[in-house]
Amino acid sequence: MASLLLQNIAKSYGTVEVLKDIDLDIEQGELIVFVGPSGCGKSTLLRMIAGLEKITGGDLYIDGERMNDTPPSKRGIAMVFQSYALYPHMTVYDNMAFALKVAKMPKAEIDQRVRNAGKILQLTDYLDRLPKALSGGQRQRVAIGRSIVRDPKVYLFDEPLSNLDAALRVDTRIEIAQLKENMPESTMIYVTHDQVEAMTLATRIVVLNNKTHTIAQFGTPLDLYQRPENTFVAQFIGSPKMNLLPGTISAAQDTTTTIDVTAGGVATVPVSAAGLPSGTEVQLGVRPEDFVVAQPGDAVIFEGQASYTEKLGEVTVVYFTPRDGEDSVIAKIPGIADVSKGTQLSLTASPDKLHLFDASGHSFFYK
Ligand SMILES: Nc1ncnc2c1ncn2[C@@H]1O[C@H](COP(=O)(O)OP(=O)(O)OP(=O)(O)O)[C@@H](O)[C@H]1O
Repeated sequence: MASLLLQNIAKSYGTVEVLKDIDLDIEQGELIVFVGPSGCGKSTLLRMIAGLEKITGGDLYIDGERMNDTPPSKRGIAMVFQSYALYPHMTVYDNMAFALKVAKMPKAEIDQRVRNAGKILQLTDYLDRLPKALSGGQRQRVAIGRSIVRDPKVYLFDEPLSNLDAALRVDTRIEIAQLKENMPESTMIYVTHDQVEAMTLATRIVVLNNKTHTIAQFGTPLDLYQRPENTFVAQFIGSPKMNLLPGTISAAQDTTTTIDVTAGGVATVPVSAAGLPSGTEVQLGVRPEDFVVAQPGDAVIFEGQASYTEKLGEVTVVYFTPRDGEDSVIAKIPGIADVSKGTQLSLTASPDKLHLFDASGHSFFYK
C-alpha cells in the first residue's frame, strides 16, 4: 500500500524524446489511469515505474523512497499484462501459489494468501481447475490473483482487458471495479486505450499528449470531461469528440464572454476573457451531446444542413457538411429524431455546457 511521487520524469531513446516534465503525486488507494493516443508513452511510463525501463531524467519515489535505481523485484510492485501467460499444466491454486513457493514462503501462509485472493476474485470454486477449463475473463482474474498473493505496494496493469472480446471486457471491467472496492487501500495504475475503462475505473486520469510528450491534464474523470484544460483533452475525452467552432470575441464582460461564431451564430460563455479586445480569435467548444435543437427566441450557436445521420435508437447522430479546412460539426440528439440528409437545423446549448479556448488551445476556465 503506497503513495507514488514522480518528479520531472523524462524518457528518451537516444535523441528521440518520448516523455518529459512528468510530475505526478499519487495517493495511496488511488486507481490512476494513463490514457492518450497510440505512441504517447503510456506503457513506457508504466514500465519506468515498474523498473523495466530506465528513467532518463527526474526522480521516482514509492512511499517516499527514491526508486530510480532499485531493481524491479525490490520495488514492491506487481504487474498484470494483457497476455496473462498462466502455466497450463498447473491448477488455478498452483498458478497463484507458484511465486510464493519459489520464495520458500511457509505452506500455511501460502494457503491463506491463495484462498484470500480466490475469495476476493470469486475464484474459490475454480481453485482445482486447469486454465484451459476457464473463460478468458476468469483466466485474467487468475493472473490478477498471482499479483494479489504477493501483497504488493502498487499494482500496475498494462491493458489487461485488451485480449478479451467486447462483452467480456464489460464484465471484466466491472469485476476490476469491484476488486478495487474490495481493496480500498491498494494503489493501482492502469494503462488503457479504452475511454470507458478510464472514465469508469479511475479515481484520476493522466492524459498524455503525443505531440508535446507531456501530461495534457491530470484530474478526475468528470474534471476532464467538464473542464478540459486544453483542446487536446477536450477532443480526446468524449465520443464523438467535442466540436471546436472558430469565432471571435465580440464582447468581453466581467464574468461572461460573447463570441461571434465564424460559421454564423453567437454564444455567451460564463467565463471571463478580461481585457481581450473584440476580434480576438477563440475556439468555442460544444460537445455533440450538449447541442439541442433551438426553439424560437433561443440564441442560435450553429446552423447547418445535415449531410449524414445515424439513428442508433437511443440517439440520432447528425453530421453537418464541414466548412473548408474544418471538421464536420456533429450533434447528438436524444431519441429517434426526424432528421435526414438535407434537413436544416438550428442548434443551441446551455451556456454552462460551453467551453472556450484561446487560439493556442488553452481553456479560459483556467485563466
Ligand atoms: N526501445 C525503443 N526504442 C525507440 N523508441 C521506442 C522504444 N520503445 C518505445 N519507443 C517509442 O516510444 C514511444 C512510446 O511508446 P509506448 O509503447 O510507451 O506508447 P503507448 O502510449 O503505450 O502506445 P500504444 O498505445 O500504441 O501501446 C513510441 O513512439 C515508441 O515508438
